[in-house]
Amino acid sequence: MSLTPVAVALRALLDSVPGTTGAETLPLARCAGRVLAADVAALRTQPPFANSAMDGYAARADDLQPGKELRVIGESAAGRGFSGAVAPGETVRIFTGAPLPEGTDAILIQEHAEGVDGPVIRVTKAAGRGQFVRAAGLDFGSGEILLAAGRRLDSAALGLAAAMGHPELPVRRKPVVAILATGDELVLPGEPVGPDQIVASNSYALAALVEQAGGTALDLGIARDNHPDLAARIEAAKAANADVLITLGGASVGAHDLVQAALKAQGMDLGFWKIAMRPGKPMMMGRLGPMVALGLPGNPVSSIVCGHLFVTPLIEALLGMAEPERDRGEPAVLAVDLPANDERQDYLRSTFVTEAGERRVKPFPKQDSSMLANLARAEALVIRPVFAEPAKAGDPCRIIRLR
Ligand SMILES: Nc1nc2c(c(=O)[nH]1)N[C@H]1C(S)=C(S)[C@@H](COP(=O)(O)OP(=O)(O)OC[C@H]3O[C@@H](n4cnc5c(N)ncnc54)[C@H](O)[C@@H]3O)O[C@H]1N2
Ligand code: MOO
Repeated sequence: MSLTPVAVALRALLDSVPGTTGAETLPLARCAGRVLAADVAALRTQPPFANSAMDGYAARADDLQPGKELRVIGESAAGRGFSGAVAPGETVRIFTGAPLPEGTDAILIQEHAEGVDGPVIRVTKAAGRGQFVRAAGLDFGSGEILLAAGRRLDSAALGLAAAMGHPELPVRRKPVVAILATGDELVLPGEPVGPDQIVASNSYALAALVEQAGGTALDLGIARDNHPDLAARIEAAKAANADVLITLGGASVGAHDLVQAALKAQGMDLGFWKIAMRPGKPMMMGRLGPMVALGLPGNPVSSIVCGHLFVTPLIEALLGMAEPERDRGEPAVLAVDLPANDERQDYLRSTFVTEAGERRVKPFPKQDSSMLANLARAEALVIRPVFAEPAKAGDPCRIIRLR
């Protein structure tokens, strides 16, 4: 079977998504990191009234000329404005956020007044019309759609939603991603490690990626390399109504690589298997009833790189986020020479260095897909396209930032 190009595989994966998850309404305090399920319009105008951006004096701009003396006739504070009107030659002591009194159109900051807090002040520097005045509606107007469906609710979006007057928001249900490790050799961290055994790490790594992308990880434990155990745990994913089932390991061609057969026995339609990428070649995708099934390779780095390239966009698509299929790469400059590439697109674990006066990206010399320590040290993955020509230090390249 020929290798599927990464972009083709990603497109096929996203095309297999049955739709977004449903919507639920949550109080603002529980919305951080969630994704909006509908456009959100302002319920009010902000600011609702013209107000002062500074502590000082509100007056008519015509009066705010150096040497001019103004009579202080009252005070306007935030939450407690001045009720009267201000005539020529008069001023009102004002504080940041306080409503602009009727008749005034400029603020003199108190640093430009003599006699502060006295009955009369003297202007020391001119202030023009509108100076330090925040007009009503400066930020936004009632009815304006300021947050679009598909927007991840970060701090700015949540602060804005609150300012818009929304106590709660419609958000997408978090996709449930069942994660099933496979392998006779695996033991859990902290358990005694017998001869020929290794500690299972991939489930934790993938669960973290799932949660970061906005899903809920459901750990289905470790299936041993036999059909009954695999079948029972795949049934558990179905019973949990998972949106996605990720299997880890057993994806390749060895005698103990049973995952694909086990999934097919449960009714999976195979989408693709074997991607033109390194690491991650044996990755598999299919549909198992309403579930998207993703079979990731067992090598720890392979599973995590596949997670960045496929699991994160898949979750984003289920959340209705815009452009989950976007190229995750960004431009960078190579710090070292690289040889020509073969038929698999490489994702090289790399760090940033400063060379020739610029920030450059430097792949580690060893890239074996079992080496998790250098993935944790890596700051970026350098993308080497299939059949790329040899590259020189200083050449442009594309990278995916890891942190
Ligand atoms: N003849 C061939 N052999 C292999 C090929 C191939 O094309 N022809 N592909 C290689 C590539 S590339 C990869 S990647 C691996 C992936 O194999 P599997 O997905 O079948 O993974 P396993 O054999 O189950 O495990 C590989 C390796 O990873 C360790 N592992 C597995 N699960 C975990 C886990 N949850 N936590 C930590 N480590 C795990 C496992 O012990 C093995 O050492 O196949 C190549 N072979
Ligand atoms: O794809 Mo494997 O991930 O090259 O080791």
